[in-house]
Amino acid sequence: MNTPMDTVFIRGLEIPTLIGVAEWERQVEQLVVINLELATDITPAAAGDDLREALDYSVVSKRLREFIGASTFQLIETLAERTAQVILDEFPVRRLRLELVKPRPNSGGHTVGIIIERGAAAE
Ligand SMILES: Nc1nc2c(c(=O)[nH]1)N=C([C@H](O)[C@@H](O)CO)CN2
Repeated sequence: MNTPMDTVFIRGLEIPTLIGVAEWERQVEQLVVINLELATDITPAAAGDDLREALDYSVVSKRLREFIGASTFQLIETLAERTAQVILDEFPVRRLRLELVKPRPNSGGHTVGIIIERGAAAE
């Protein structure tokens, strides 16, 4: 039987970071919001009811805060791509879908963002 492809997700993770092209954006941090779906096999964790066997969303969130919080990219494309690579390199994740939202509170309320999918193709 194929290994199951399950999903651990993180939604609405707000992280302050330096992001943007405009001069003012190089001076002040803005919040970005991360929504992340991580394809993994949850059956070992479920079988033993054991966090050590799980893809720990707290550890992933902490790593996201660390990486994104310290980043200074201009484009949300670059930030999304590099963030996806960190997750795939450091965690047992086969595939991910990353949504990165830049709320832009002074723009009349509309948000902008990017969605990428990276990793092994779905079976
Ligand atoms: N596709 C993108 N378009 C734009 C980006 C971006 O990162 N990706 N960034 C900007 C500016 O930073 C804008 O938010 C403020 O001038 C514009 N378009």
